[in-house]
Amino acid sequence: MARIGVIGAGYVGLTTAACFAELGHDVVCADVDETRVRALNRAEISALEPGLTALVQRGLATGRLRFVRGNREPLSGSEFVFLCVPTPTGEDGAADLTQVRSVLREADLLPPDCVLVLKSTVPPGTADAIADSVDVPVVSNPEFLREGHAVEDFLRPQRIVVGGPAARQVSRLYRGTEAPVVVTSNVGAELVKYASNCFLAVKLSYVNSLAELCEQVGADIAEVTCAMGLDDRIGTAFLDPGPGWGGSCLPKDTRALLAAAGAAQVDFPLLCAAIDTNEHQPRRVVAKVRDAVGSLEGTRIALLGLAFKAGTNDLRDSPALAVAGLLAAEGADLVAYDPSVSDAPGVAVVDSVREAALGARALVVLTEWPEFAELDWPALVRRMATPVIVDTRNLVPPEKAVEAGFRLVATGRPVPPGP
Ligand SMILES: NC(=O)C1=CN([C@@H]2O[C@H](COP(=O)(O)OP(=O)(O)OC[C@H]3O[C@@H](n4cnc5c(N)ncnc54)[C@H](O)[C@@H]3O)[C@@H](O)[C@H]2O)C=CC1
Ligand SMILES: O=C(O)[C@H]1O[C@H](OP(=O)(O)OP(=O)(O)OC[C@H]2O[C@@H](n3ccc(=O)[nH]c3=O)[C@H](O)[C@@H]2O)[C@H](O)[C@@H](O)[C@@H]1O
Repeated sequence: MARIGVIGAGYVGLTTAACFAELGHDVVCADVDETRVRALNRAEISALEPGLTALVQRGLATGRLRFVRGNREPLSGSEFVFLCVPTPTGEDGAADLTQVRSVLREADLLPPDCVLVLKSTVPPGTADAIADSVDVPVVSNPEFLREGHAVEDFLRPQRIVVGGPAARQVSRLYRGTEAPVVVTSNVGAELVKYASNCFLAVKLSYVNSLAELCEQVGADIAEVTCAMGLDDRIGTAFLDPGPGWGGSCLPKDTRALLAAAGAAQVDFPLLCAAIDTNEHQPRRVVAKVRDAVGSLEGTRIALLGLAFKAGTNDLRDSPALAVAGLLAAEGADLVAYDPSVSDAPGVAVVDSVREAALGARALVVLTEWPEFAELDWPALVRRMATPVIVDTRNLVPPEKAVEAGFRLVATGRPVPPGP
């Protein structure tokens, strides 16, 4: 078993630390945010991640997991130091490495015999460039976990990708996860991460454009994607249309790869198109709401879902907030309900769909929470000013909603005639 230091206790760092402790390693996790560290030492976790609290509780109880503020002293005994700090979008879309650099500036931070592992998503070439400036081996080991499935994805990943000179040593830390290990160069590992996220983004933009086409030609996107997905080469995953792809990574990673390609004098129009298509989606949703209710000025609209996807309380780059912003700009009076969110910028958040529906001229389904598929449709019709649903996720069962008296505007299905 190894002594592991983790820098950054966010989605990735906290999951990495708790899961490595679960695999039997001795882990110390450091963060600059004192409040967060105090909460973590009480096993209080703000992210909605199934299984994570239990792992943190077990790690703290066994003494295999500790949270500390600051990076220096506590990491001194670590054989492996995992860097899990944010790499947000910077100027011109490129990844902003300020927080990575700020950690590395503490030059005496790294124990002399450790291996430095980059888990943050960083542009191709970053690990090798860092290796030129530190005295320890540098390994790229990108993370592929999905929010809402972080523990499951870390402990049962579909692949572990490790690059660089100490790749084998790092891959041995994952013993117990039984995932295939792919050893690459550092630059290769860095590219696998961006290539994977960007491929998913391209697939989703493709589906969202296809949905728009279905609406115009009278086809049903579900029939089309269902049949497409039966082809193994295409697969069934990531074929659900929506209000655009969001979250803390797909939007920033598409921009970062585009910037990295540009810096390498490589044209990547496909990625540009995927991003443009995505930026168009919230406007498309707003146009549908406007068409369904007439003017938005002073009109009460109820948003169902604020998180960027179901299963998380994360609002970072949420398409729902983009839609809310555009509706608000046209004067709509917004109210929202999300089972995992109690507060959001520019929107009054209430505690139930019933409350949100009261006096609203439309319900707009933005996040695919399963409960939105099983509402009391007749009761909602009675509470609303006009019975309209704009369903960006195709969750609402059409027969039940229409039978209750709703006009349902779904996604990728022929738009029903106006009132
Ligand atoms: N969120 C996700 O699902 C995934 C994120 N990633 C990548 O992992 C990296 C981290 O992302 P998240 O965990 O989402 O970020 P986050 O924002 O949830 O957490 C980052 C943590 O790092 C801490 N931090 C910042 N500077 C620090 C420093 N100098 N020393 C110690 N702690 C510091 C912050 O206080 C915060 O707690 C990013 O590069 C991201 O692209 C990769 C795969 C999945
Ligand atoms: O680098 C990262 O941070 C992570 O980014 C994504 O994970 P995540 O951000 O949790 O979200 P996804 O589940 O990929 O969903 C992204 C967006 O696509 C949307 N989506 C997804 C699937 C689909 O069929 N339709 C659809 O609209 C979601 O609603 C969401 O807005 C990747 O799936 C992870 O593998 C990766 O590790």
